[in-house]
Amino acid sequence: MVPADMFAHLGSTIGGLMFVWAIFQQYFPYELRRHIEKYSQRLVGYVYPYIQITFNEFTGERLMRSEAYSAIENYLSSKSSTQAKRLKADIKNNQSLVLSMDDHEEVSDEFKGVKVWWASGKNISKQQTFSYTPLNDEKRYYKLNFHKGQRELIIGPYLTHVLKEGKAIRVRNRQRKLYTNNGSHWSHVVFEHPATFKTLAMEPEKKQDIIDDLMAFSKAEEFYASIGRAWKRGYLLYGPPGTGKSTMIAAMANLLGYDLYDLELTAVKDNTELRRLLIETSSKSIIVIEDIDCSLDLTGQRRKRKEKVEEDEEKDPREKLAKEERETKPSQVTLSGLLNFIDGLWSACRGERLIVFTTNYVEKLDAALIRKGRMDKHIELSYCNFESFKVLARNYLKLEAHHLFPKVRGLLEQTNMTPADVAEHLMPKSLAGVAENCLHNLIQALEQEIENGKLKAEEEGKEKKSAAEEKDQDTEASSDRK
Ligand SMILES: Nc1ncnc2c1ncn2[C@@H]1O[C@H](COP(=O)(O)OP(=O)(O)OP(=O)(O)O)[C@@H](O)[C@H]1O
Ligand SMILES: [Mg+2]
Repeated sequence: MVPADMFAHLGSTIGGLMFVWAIFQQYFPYELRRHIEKYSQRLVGYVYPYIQITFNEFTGERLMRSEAYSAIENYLSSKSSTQAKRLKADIKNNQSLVLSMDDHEEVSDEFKGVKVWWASGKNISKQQTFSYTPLNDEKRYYKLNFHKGQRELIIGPYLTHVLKEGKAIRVRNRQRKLYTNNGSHWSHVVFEHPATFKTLAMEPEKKQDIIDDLMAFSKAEEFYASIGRAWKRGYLLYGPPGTGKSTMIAAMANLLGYDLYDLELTAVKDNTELRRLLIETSSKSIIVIEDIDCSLDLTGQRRKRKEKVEEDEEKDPREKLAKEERETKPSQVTLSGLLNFIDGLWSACRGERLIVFTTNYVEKLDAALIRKGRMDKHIELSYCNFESFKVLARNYLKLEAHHLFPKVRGLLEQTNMTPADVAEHLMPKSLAGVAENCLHNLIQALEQEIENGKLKAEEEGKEKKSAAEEKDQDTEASSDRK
């Protein structure tokens, strides 16, 4: 049969079946139809070895969107894009194109060697009410088919796997937020920092160790529950300004798909307010307290300022009003308040959370704050070495190797330059001869740094020498006087 004839034949068969179905629907009373459907389904059930489970999009009396349906939709999205012939496309969170299978499509899946089939479909409500949103009458569903011999495996482990994976995909695709506290309230913007561990300049082994630690943490819900510990982990990032502490926090959030809470302690009135803020944070989040050494000095500074105001007040009574105003303003968050919270209430909040502290001066921090259990992992971010430079050269100049690299290596070993400064010099300033020029700029800057270092050392040496000479003269003079 030639194709045209074949289609004509197929068309007439489908047309015939539809005609029979229409007659059936029109002339058989509803009750009779229902009975015929019911018994035919039973009959099929005896001989048909497959089980079917339906997941409706809307459930309950108030027709809420079913969580299982959305999880399945996410789970099937990657399979749909490779298997289904008709797909639906949507842009979610203003960023990525999400594909899902169109109605009445089918895709297969495999779990522990067992094959299952998912089909999508929709029921159209019979009530023909007038509405501006006709799609509301459509009720979508997914149907899962599998062999009845695999009932236990599919209903148990497979469906658990589908729901868990589907939820994880949703978390990965969701639009993440950056929260900042304005006094006792969080406000947020969309978090879209481009930093990743790939672009972070750091020794590769150290970087891998941190990535492994984070991934292990994010998957360790059962482990934490089994040892009776809250699913929390504390990180302390320390190092000079411009070494990538904030960049690393953004990379952490991007790696795990967590929200970020940037907690400004100096804007928090007291421990009660701190507690409230921390309780309000959501699961799957990183709580960041930057420059913890400065934030916690606050109480001390405040006291000093108050004492000063009291002195001034004796001189000028008009200061009284200003003093009262100031007293009510500053933060009274204490180290012990923060510690209590990390150990206590916050640990009782469900879900995984990371808390990250940063400081430029690790030696200034109270030992109680940084002990293991509170700050589980201490990470030093330091001056740029050759390994870090190579990452920056790859990021900024798309260079893997260059004849100037050995020179840069030698210079980096002689001086301390932060990755932020190195990156600044690698920033292309024009399009011509980009890489070579940038490397020359960097080499020049490094040589200048080394020169400055030498001059400084010489000056310090001279100062020390003259101080020592003065001291000698003083001792000679005093011994003369004796
Ligand atoms: N290790 C690094 N890898 C990649 N880029 C870096 C690194 N360190 C610094 N940079 C670049 O320098 C800029 C400043 O870095 P960042 O803000 O992370 O430093 P910081 O350690 O948080 O400094 P501070 O202590 O002043 O807060 C970043 O925007 C980034 O582009
Ligand atoms: Mg920073």
